[in-house]
Amino acid sequence: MPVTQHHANLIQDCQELNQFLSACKQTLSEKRPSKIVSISWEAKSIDPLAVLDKICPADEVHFYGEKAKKAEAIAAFGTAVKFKVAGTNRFSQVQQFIESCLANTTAIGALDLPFSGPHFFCNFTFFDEDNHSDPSFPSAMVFLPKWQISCQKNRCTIVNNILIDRNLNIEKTCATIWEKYQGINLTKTLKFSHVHEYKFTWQTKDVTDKSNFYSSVLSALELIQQEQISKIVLAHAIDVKAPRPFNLIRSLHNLRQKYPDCHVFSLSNGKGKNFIGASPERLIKTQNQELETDALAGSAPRGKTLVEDAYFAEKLLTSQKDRTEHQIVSDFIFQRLSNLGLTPHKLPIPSLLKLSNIQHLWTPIRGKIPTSINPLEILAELHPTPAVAGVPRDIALKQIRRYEKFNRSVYAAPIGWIDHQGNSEFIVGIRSALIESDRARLWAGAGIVAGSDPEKELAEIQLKLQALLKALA
Ligand SMILES: C=C(O[C@H]1C=CC=C(C(=O)O)[C@@H]1O)C(=O)O
Repeated sequence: MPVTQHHANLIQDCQELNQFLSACKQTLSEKRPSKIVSISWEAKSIDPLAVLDKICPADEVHFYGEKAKKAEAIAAFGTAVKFKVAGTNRFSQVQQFIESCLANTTAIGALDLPFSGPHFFCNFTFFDEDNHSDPSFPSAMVFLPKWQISCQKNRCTIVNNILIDRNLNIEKTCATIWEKYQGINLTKTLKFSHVHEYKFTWQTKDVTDKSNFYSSVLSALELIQQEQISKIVLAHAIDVKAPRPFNLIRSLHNLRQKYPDCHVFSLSNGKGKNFIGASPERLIKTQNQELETDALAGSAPRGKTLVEDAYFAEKLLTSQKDRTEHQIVSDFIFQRLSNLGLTPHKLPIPSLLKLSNIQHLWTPIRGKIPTSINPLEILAELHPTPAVAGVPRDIALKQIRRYEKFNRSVYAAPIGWIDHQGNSEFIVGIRSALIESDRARLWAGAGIVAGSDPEKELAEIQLKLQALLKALA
């Protein structure tokens, strides 16, 4: 970025904002007809979900991400700039867009706070081609929000990003920004605090018949036996109809309370469609050139008692089938990172990641990122991992298209952000639902390897689907 000014108390009223934006407008030229300005302020303790509820209009694009256990949440809405693209080089095109925006951005204010400065929010579909994606979510989309509100352990930050061009009415813009800024600062906490479970059952319907899932698993097992593939992840989807429109904020609140270890997320396309979920799978976190990623595959339910839970855990840790399923993911990630020039490290055996309703085999993988590598290059290399696709990847993807008669759309695809310093966090959009008014489509999948039993795989998927279904409100 050309200019950055760290100054916690910069821009304290509408007049100061006016002076600053007017000065920025004056620097525009024939060669540079527009520029982006990003202002960060420290804020008192605010719940970003309450801001999403009270301040974000329903017809604006938004991103919400929270990990309750880490006391971290971020809400972003409105678009200062955005970009959509499809095709095999979508990750690098998104990266180029972000770089060109940052070259034209001035960031000022409290830039030493967590989540301060401009952040670009990105989402992708599972497949890279347009014809396989849902028209409501493009193959790749990135936006710099007008507003971003975040909290990390009670340290809260408000960021406002403004696109300044010659036609901008500074007076009007400043009045709108200041009104919103004050509104955000005054946001009260949500009225509800407890998990709200609905007693009646929604009308649910399998998108494709369960027999379709069974026959796909049997066919995949034949491919595995013929050594055409070693693993494939097959998903199942259900459609849900509620007697009234779903309540997005309540559903997100339920998810954060029930699954504090998961990454709760919501993405709105601004046209009435919301993609939400609670995913345990982090694809990448990059901070100061350090990479954290996780191999997550192999699942067992949680026990109702400590003894039962320990029994399931032991069974999972010693199951040959689950260990193979997991090893394939961990080897793939390790190999892909090595190809990129990283020197990743991991422990030789997986540990357990225990969530409220399910436990997984888990291998954290860490590594130093060379300065020449951008997080989007790592994403391009990793997505889709065998935790959601299979090995060999090309054959698995072809078979997934053949077996699954529904569109994966944004299910199992990366969703997250990248900031002005190249730090980033992307999760994998699994255990997720696409909600539109009173209808929702839910997806979940399971890894198939030699030794998989179709009934057990479907039971695992039902467990994952139920977890999400119970949180919808
Ligand atoms: C594909 C999903 O889960 C993946 C992540 C963790 C464990 C998995 C498994 O044990 O099958 C899956 O690979 C999903 O939940 O939709």
